[in-house]
Amino acid sequence: MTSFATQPGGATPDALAAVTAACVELGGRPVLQGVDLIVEAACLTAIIGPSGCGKTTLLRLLGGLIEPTQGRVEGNRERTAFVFQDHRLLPWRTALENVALGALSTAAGRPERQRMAERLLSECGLSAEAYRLYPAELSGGMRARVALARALAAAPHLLLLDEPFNGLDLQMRRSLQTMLRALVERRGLAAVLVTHDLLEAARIADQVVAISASGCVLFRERLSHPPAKRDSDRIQAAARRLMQRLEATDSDRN
Ligand SMILES: Nc1ncnc2c1ncn2[C@@H]1O[C@H](COP(=O)(O)OP(=O)(O)OP(=O)(O)O)[C@@H](O)[C@H]1O
Repeated sequence: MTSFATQPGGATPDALAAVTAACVELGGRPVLQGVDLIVEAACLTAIIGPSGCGKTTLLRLLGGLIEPTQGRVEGNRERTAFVFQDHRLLPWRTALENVALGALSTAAGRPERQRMAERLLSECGLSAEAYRLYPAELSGGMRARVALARALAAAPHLLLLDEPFNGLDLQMRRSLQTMLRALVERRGLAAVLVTHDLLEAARIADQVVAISASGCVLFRERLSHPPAKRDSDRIQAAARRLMQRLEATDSDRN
């Protein structure tokens, strides 16, 4: 792992990527302003903040899709995979084929990619009968599982997720949240999850970073207790605290 000694707070032995004092302008308008963020292996970071504040922009910056106008982004971003809100599966390919395509960047041959895709779909909780269905034949929850499996097929170190569980019912969201958390721990992934759902952040994140409407870091909070030890009272208390901190900072600005 890389150490980024120049980060605020000093060196972080498990840092996988670091954003330092990053500014991004899009269409001639400032979107992110002086953002610092460290992401670590086996750690899930939730990014919260109002619509349009730059959460997706921050993911794209971390994933190397855009470069900062000022500041730096460090770390090995070659082994990065994205999961998008709309999942972006190829509609003319089956679930299995979509996942096998995700492994194209690896050295695996075709039969091995196929076996890998089956293993990953199983790990992501898709039942074997659904492997040969097309995206239009899958439920939203099943599509989210396929999208996660496809992202894992690239054997990423850094997993960037942009509201991947939006629009799913509560039970399905919980099931997918639990699965994502288990993947982070089992595979030692550094995961960054953009979410509007404070309960989701309070349930599965290790750290929460809040972005303000003007694209600055409002606050960052390390959540106490490992997610497995967070019962519903702790989760609700943490979500309430996050909401209060967001509201307090909002009213400071008014
Ligand atoms: N390619 C672009 N060109 C110009 N402006 C852009 C571009 N992409 C995004 N923006 C603007 O940058 C701002 C931040 O967008 P971004 O998608 O990062 O916000 P977000 O916090 O993820 O929003 P949401 O929560 O609604 O998904 C928005 O005002 C958006 O309109």
